[in-house]
Amino acid sequence: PAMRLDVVSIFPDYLAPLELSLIGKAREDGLLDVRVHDLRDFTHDRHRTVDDTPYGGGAGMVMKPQPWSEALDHVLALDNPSGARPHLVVPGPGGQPFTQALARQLALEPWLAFACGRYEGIDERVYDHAREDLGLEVSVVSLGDYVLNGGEVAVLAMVEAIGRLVPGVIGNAESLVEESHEDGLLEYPIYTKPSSWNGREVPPVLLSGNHGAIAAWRHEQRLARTAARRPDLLHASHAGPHGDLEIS
Ligand SMILES: Nc1cc(-c2ccc3ccn(Cc4ccccn4)c3c2)[nH]n1
Repeated sequence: PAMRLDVVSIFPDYLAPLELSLIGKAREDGLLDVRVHDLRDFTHDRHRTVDDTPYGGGAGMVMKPQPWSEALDHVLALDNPSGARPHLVVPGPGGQPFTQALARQLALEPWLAFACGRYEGIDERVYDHAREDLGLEVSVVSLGDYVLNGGEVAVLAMVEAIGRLVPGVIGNAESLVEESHEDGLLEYPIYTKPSSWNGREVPPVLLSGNHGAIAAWRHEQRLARTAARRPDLLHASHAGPHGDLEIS
C-alpha cells in the first residue's frame, strides 16, 4: 500500500515541486500518495482569514485555530473509511531536530500529515486539539537552527528525505548504502571520467582495481572530512585499533 502524505498550507503551489522527478515518479508508481490542501479552503469569511493578532501583544500575527481544525477534520475524513490516524508533523524553529534517524522512523509510518505554518506560527490550542481530541501523535520538527518564513520549505525537504527511504522509490542505481549521515561519517570524495582533467588527476588508488585499498582510502577520507567539517559527529566508535581517531 502507498504511504500517504497530506500537506496543509496557505501556499499549496509551494509544494508543486513534489510532483516533479523522484517524488513525482513515486506517486505515479503508487508508492507515495501525496495530497496538498489549501488552508484557506477551510475559512468562511469573505477575506478567507487565517491569521489574527497575538493575545498578550507582540509583533506579527498568529494562525487562527478554526481553519486548522476544519482542515485536519477534512484530511482525516478523506479516503479513510477505516478511521486510521496520521502522525501529524509540524515544522517549527523550536522543534526536535530533523535527522536521518528521524527520517527513517517516519518512513516506516503508513500516513503522515504535515501542517505548514506561516506568520509567527499556529495557535497552541491546535496542537492540544490534535493530540487530545483527534488522538493524533504530533511532532514539532526543526530543519536546523535558522528561521524560515514558514513550514513549506521544511516540508519539501522532509518529504524528499523521507520519501527516498520508502522501498522502491529510489532505484538500486542511486544506492542508499554508504549514505553520509547513515553511519555518522561524511561521504568520501567522488570522481568520474576523464581521469586527467584541467591538469588534475583522479587519486591513483581509485584506478588500481585494488578494492581493499580503495575501501581503506575511502574510509580514511570520510574520517578526515568528518574531523575537518563535522568534529561533532566523531565519537569513540570511529576510533582506530589504537583507540585514536586515525586521521592523517
Ligand atoms: N527549522 C525551521 C523551521 C522554521 C519554521 C517553520 C514553520 C514556521 C511557521 C512560521 N514560521 C516563521 C517563524 C518566525 C519566527 C518564529 C517562529 N516562526 C516558521 C518557521 N524555521 N526554521
